[in-house]
Parts: sequence; structure tokens; C-alpha cells
Amino acid sequence: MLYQVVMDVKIPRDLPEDERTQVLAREKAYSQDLQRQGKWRHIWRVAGQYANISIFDVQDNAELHQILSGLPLFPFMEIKVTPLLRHPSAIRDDDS
Ligand SMILES: O=C(O)C[C@H]1C=CC(=O)O1
Repeated sequence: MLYQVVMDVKIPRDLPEDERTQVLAREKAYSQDLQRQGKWRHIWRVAGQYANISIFDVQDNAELHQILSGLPLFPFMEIKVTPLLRHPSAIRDDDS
């Protein structure tokens, strides 16, 4: 199943610099591992915001929840999820 996920990142200003550096490094590794697995299909920065729009391709709601709640930045994010399906007017054979 495909999902659009909007992640709005709100890291507290008073988070110590070393913790911030570590959590961002863990987040990057976690994200890139899921991208290599094909589960995190797209990630786009929203211009002018510390936010991204991502597309996930996972089995079901439970898998998406497991992935999102495991994000190292999860405690510092507002997340909005929208389930997606193919549009009947789409001309591509796949959903790339
Ligand atoms: O920077 C972000 O948008 C938040 C987060 C999502 C993946 C990643 O590496 O960082």
C-alpha cells in the first residue's frame, strides 16, 4: 500500500548540540536503510520549511506505524498520513 507522509520537524531549541547531531545521524541512517529496502520510496524537502513529503510503500497500516514510530526524530515530529491509490486517469503502467 502507498502512503503520503508529511513530517514536520520541531527539534527543541534547547536540545544539546551533541544529542541533536546524534539523532540526525541516526535518522539519516534509518531513512536511507528503508529507502534501500524500497519501503521509503520518495523523500522531498518542502521548500522553506523543516519538513518533508515522503511516499512509503508498505504492507499495511501496522507496518507504516511501526516504521514511523521507530524514526529517531519521531518525538520531535508532527506527522500526517494520507493513504494513496492509483488514479483511474493515470497513464503510467507503474506508480514511479
Ligand atoms: O530532515 C527531515 O525531513 C527529517 C528526516 C527524514 C529523513 C531524514 O533523514 O530526516
